[in-house]
Amino acid sequence: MDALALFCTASLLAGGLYWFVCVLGSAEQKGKRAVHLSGGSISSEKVQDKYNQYWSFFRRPKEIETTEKVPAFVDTFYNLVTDIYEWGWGQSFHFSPSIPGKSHRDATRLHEEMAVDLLNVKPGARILDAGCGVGGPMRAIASHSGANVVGITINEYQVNRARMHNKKAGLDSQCEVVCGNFLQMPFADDSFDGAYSIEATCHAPKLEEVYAEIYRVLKPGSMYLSYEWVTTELYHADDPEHVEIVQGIERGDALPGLRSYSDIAEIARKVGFEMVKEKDLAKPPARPWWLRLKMGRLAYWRNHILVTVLAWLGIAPKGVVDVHEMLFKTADYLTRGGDTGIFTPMHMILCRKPVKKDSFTFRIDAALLIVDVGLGALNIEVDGIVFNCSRRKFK
Ligand SMILES: C=C(CC[C@@H](C)[C@H]1CC[C@H]2C3=CC[C@H]4[C@H](C)[C@@H](O)CC[C@]4(C)[C@H]3CC[C@]12C)C(C)C
Ligand SMILES: C[S@@+](CC[C@H](N)C(=O)[O-])C[C@H]1O[C@@H](n2cnc3c(N)ncnc32)[C@H](O)[C@@H]1O
Repeated sequence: MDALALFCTASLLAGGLYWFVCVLGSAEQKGKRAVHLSGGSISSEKVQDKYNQYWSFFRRPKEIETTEKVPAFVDTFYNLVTDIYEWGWGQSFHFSPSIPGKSHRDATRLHEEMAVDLLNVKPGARILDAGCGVGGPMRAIASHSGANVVGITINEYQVNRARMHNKKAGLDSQCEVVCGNFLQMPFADDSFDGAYSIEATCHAPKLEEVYAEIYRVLKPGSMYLSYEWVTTELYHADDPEHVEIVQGIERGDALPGLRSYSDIAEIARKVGFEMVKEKDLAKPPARPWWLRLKMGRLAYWRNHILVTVLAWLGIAPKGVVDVHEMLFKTADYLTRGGDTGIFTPMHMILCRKPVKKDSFTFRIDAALLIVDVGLGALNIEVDGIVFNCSRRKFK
């Protein structure tokens, strides 16, 4: 009898443990397991120090506004979170509207495919992924469109992960990954047939700098699409709850400061883009993008226990518990941002680099002459006054 009771208790415990670890909103994503959680390129013993250093940035917010320091701060952040993201979310580090009857994976993929469909590129085209993470979107986009994708990320650990996933997926001939700063890209002018950035340019201290750089590398006539993190028209800077939510999002996501939705198109135009379309993809009838985060809460509790046990056993680096706790709180701020409607991670802009008109300049008698032969017209500008000289003799 005693043996039977012992057996039943043990079976119940084993069943409960199996349910807790494996069934309850399974976090184990293809390619990453809890026992492999690391601090990215940071050695195990330095994870805790780097986490403390990450937080110290927020004690001197002025430094986050300094362009030169932000990439290093973002790089540290991604060393700390990349494994946890892959383990608990997947290979695409972004949100997407939930779609009834479709899995998160399918909804994510559709959101990515829509981006490249809008870019209108042909198979074999060369397109840029600015801020590519471990390449989830890049692989979906390459296989959907037949385009060759070049991704850039500031984080070397992500470069290695992305290359490994590309190879595993048999897409390494179509997908290239470069380690670098999207504010100063190692690419030639006019060298891409299209570009996109998915929830990445929010890390740039000055949006105009990254947009100008993307503009530079695009061929004239080609398109750029971005999904931007912004505050919406419902955000009020004088509402303490709104301020708390936005600050929580910024701190848990390495953002130098969230922008307003109204700044985005203006900045794109300022660097020279023509605006083709602008839309907040989170607006109804789209279903909430934050539903997935909200539904995952119980699994995140389970993850927290797992991470704590693994760190205690010395399998995961000690600092991982703090990083996980930070993400746990961030999930709550993001959910509140969604519930209140003051924040969206998918304010979409689609824009085009205009086709250049050929022009040349020469000087006569110290007056500056610009001869513009675009669209077949012959316009001559002398000291700011434009003469239309088409079909006229001009001396
Ligand atoms: C675009 C960015 C990242 C967006 C999202 C991919 C991530 C934002 C918050 C992350 C997460 C929060 C909670 C974690 C949870 C506690 C853990 O157990 C499993 C992973 C999380 C779900 C994690 C996954 C990725 C996010 C949803 C930013 C940085 C610009
Ligand atoms: C939230 S992740 C999104 C990744 C990818 N777009 C996706 O959806 O899976 C943001 C990405 O932007 C990259 N990033 C941020 N600042 C960068 C910079 N200055 N230069 C290059 N990449 C940067 C990060 O390294 C990270 O890969």
